[in-house]
Amino acid sequence: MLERINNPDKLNEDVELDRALRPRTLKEFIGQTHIKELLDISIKAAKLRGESLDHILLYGPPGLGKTTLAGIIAREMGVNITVSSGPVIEKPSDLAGILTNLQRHETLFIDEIHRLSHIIEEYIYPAMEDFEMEIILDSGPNSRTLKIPLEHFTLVGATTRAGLLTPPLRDRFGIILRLDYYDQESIAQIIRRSARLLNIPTEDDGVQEIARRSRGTPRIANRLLRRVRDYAQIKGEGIITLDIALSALQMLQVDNAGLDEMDKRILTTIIENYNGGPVGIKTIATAIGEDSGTIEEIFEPYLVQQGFLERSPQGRKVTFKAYKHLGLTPASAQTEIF
Ligand SMILES: Nc1ncnc2c1ncn2[C@@H]1O[C@H](COP(=O)(O)OP(=O)(O)OP(=O)(O)O)[C@@H](O)[C@H]1O
Repeated sequence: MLERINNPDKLNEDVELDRALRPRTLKEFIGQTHIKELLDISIKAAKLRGESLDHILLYGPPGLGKTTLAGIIAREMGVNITVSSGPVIEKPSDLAGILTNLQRHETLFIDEIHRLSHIIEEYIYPAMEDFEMEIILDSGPNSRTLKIPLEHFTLVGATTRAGLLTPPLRDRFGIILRLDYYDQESIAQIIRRSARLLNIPTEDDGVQEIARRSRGTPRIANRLLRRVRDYAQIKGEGIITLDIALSALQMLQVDNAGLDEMDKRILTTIIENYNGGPVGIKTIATAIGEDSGTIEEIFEPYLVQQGFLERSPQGRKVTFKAYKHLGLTPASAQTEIF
């Protein structure tokens, strides 16, 4: 199956690109001003006191820079980073192996932290709170608990689904930061920076056109930039002009609001089958043959943020803006007219 061009999840083609284009310092990190300011102060204060930084939870839709920020935090603190992820840490011994190898003040990055099992969570609480790991030796009446002291470390957890984190785990993070979609100007800046690093000549209105259709997501912006560059080299002079960007993006089926065929299918299904909603997410998922979790995590946040979809306890409802964007008229408006 063809991979969606504006899927914010990491695709195979992104691995090298992500690494090459990743900003390394807070200063280089574009946008998210509030988060940068907060991190800057917390990092400086921790360094001044000679302490480890508080544990940090980063949450928000995929592709907005959580992994990048974790790397920046470690670099700004002047420490190493160990990278792992929720589903990879299966057994307490996996966790013990990671924790006992951490050096003083080191950053431990756990991606998809909402996927840690409950057993592992129980082991992580004392590690986060008291910097020790409790291991149970033997079972039955002879069982004893052995406390292994750990170096003071900083856990940076990342998740796209903060709501799935258990309250005790969430409460153990001193700093909780929500990454939001970037505004168009920040995305344009990210595209200009990437174009400079990749030696791609661009004109500003070409950059703006890519930015407009990048769903406020740096990973998508970088991917579109690369595809539009291919197009510019084959169909043009190698320069990303407005015309080249427009034709390339049309070919890639990304419309002028950044919506692709799947987004439109979600909206038109609600309109055509359910009279615009409200309709439950599971019903929509069944109707279009997509996983409901994927719709909730990948498609819906952007459609809601852009005002094409509304969420209510009754379900999802398409907005007037969505009808207008799709060139359709709501049934209620038709009744009024006739
Ligand atoms: N603020 C930013 N400025 C410049 N580039 C950025 C910024 N944020 C992210 N990027 C770029 O976007 C790409 C995706 O970022 P990253 O891998 O950190 O996202 P993520 O939120 O961790 O995504 P996921 O959770 O899906 O792994 C990286 O290549 C990075 O270069």
